[in-house]
Amino acid sequence: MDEVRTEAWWGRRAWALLSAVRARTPLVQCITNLVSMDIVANAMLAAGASPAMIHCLREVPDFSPRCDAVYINVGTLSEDWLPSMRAAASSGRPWVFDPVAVAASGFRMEACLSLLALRPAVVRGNASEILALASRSDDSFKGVDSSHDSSDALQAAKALAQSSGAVVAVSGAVDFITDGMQVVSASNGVPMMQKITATGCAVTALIAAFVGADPSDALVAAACALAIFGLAGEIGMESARGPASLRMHLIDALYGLDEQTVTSGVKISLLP
Ligand SMILES: Nc1ncnc2c1ncn2[C@@H]1O[C@H](COP(=O)(O)OP(=O)(O)OP(=O)(O)O)[C@@H](O)[C@H]1O
Ligand SMILES: Cc1ncsc1CCO
Ligand SMILES: [Mg+2]
Repeated sequence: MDEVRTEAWWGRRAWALLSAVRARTPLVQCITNLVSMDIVANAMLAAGASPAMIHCLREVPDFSPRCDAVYINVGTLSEDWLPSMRAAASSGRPWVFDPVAVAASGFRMEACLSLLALRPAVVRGNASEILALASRSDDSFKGVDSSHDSSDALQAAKALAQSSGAVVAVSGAVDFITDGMQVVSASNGVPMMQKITATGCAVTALIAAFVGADPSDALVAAACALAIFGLAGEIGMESARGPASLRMHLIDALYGLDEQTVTSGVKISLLP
């Protein structure tokens, strides 16, 4: 019998997945941009995962297969790193993709499309990134931050999920997560999170940690990771005075989340 995915069901799933990360300490290879490395590693540690920022091509054949998941982010893409990204994505481990600023250049678009063909479990981007990747068009680029609302990219996300086979997540005031058929919304978070660089990169890494701890359902893992990260932002905001202190308090809140806070705090629902 199909289970009914009530808000309470999502709350229990979110807590179960965070608990699985804490219990299993998934090892996640992170080939991520230079801006994001610190917040990505610290957010993952606070959540209970084990991040490793290893991107040398010569190390990929030994290291990637030992990981529970791989996280690839093209934010500060260079020609040198692309072969490592491709090799790590081909290692047979579940992997999660953040196509930062995909429309910045033709080179970046081609790189992202070639990575997409290597079957990520999840792609997470902001609305402008998902719109550009779905349309394969790099002519509307305005920067690494989104110039669209997440709802603007919902149809593009569904189309991208269907064409790529990945779960696609669009972040924003409301996060949408889709496998091309079902759409789930996660409505946690605070607007100030956009004023901290690489919070998007950090939440994509958290999705990789959740997939690494339990690869059985990438849609559920992505929705729960996004909601939990947003919830940590809400709690962090209670003590923050601006972006710099929110960054610190968000990481502390992620570390301190307990069962009652998660089960009653995550706002996830399956859209009709
Ligand atoms: N207006 C908002 N209200 C609440 N939460 C938000 C809002 N905008 C973004 N967020 C949250 O902030 C996090 C980062 O999402 P965002 O869409 O800003 O990513 P991004 O543009 O890829 O960021 P970056 O490139 O800096 O890593 C997500 O967890 C998202 O849910
Ligand atoms: C600011 C910036 N530039 C390239 S990557 C990055 C971090 C946010 O994605
Ligand atoms: Mg981003």
